[in-house]
Amino acid sequence: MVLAVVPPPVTVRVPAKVNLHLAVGDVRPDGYHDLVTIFQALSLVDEVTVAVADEPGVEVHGEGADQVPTGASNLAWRAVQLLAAHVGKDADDPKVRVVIRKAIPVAGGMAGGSADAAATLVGLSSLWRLDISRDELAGLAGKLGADVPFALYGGTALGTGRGERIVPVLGRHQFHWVLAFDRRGLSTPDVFDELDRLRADGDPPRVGAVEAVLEGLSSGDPRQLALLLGNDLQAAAVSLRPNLRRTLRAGVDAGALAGIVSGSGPTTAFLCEDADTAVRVAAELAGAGVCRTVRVAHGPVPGARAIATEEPKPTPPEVHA
Ligand SMILES: C[C@](O)(CO)[C@H](O)COP(=O)(O)OP(=O)(O)OC[C@H]1O[C@@H](n2ccc(N)nc2=O)[C@H](O)[C@@H]1O
Ligand SMILES: Nc1ncnc2c1ncn2[C@@H]1O[C@H](COP(=O)(O)OP(=O)(O)OP(=O)(O)O)[C@@H](O)[C@H]1O
Repeated sequence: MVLAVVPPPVTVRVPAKVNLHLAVGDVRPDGYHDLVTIFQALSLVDEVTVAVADEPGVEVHGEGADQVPTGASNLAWRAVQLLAAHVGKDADDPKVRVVIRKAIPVAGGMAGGSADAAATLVGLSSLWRLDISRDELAGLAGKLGADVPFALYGGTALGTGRGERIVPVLGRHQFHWVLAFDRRGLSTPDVFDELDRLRADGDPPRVGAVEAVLEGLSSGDPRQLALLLGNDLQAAAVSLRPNLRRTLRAGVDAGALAGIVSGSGPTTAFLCEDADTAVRVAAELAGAGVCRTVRVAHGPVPGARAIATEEPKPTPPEVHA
């Protein structure tokens, strides 16, 4: 007689990101743009639970869940299939259920789908007891999307290439943010296309040198860092969503040190002097009627990591002759 033990579900918490600096190069033959970016992982997290199941699939709950596909195009499901194929499991029938609880806005420029994919890779590595390093997972993550590797590492990091080549930036300082979610999402490729169009027609602003931002970070002084935040995609996001100009102004009027569009937008992120100021800015921004929802967050926080496991539940014994 053999007792078949079903491994317990694994829940992984994974952060959103903001780009403190995002320099976008020219479009490449593969349609991507070379980037130099500094990511920071924020305390706005999705939770992803992976479990062995006879009925495989994806379930999505929470913030914007109705806009997230639950079929094969869900980035978390693509992560299941990619990892299954990589370790020699049946990618078409991986016998896994993925439950996503979203807090990161969908199509918000905060890498929510990428975060879920990274969390799925980490969760499955544990569920399937794989002997796989974070660097090997990062190689797989980069195939799923430019933002996926960073969500594995978290913290603050320099990203180059398509954004998928990650080098950690060390630092002890916490920064305090207010995030304003817009009423609808923006498509990332549309925002990159809009930047190409603006550049073909004129000369939209470009961010300065990344070294200055690294120095601002290491100073730990939010007032210094605030002067250095920059995002080449901001002009494109504002061009597609002109109301963001008003949101950016409202955050600074409410007492933030600076505001930027997060990644490809339309979420705007406001750096504040300290935690108390962030709460005050959030309250005032929420009352200004310039966005759908406001959140307070701090960063950096760690990347995707398992938070809970239950005791294994033995299934009814299988009897072998
Ligand atoms: C805007 C950022 O969030 C900044 O961190 C990322 O560059 C976007 O990362 P992502 O959503 O993971 O991007 P992917 O899913 O890999 O790519 C979606 C689309 O965005 C555009 N894209 C993305 C990354 C990049 N370096 N250049 C691009 O032009 C391409 O049109 C691509 O087809
Ligand atoms: N798990 C997922 N969570 C959210 N969106 C997903 C997911 N899987 C697929 N998608 C699709 O991807 C699109 C982009 O979603 P996502 O939330 O990742 O955007 P984003 O935060 O702007 O991405 P990024 O900042 O990486 O450019 C959504 O419109 C949705 O259709």
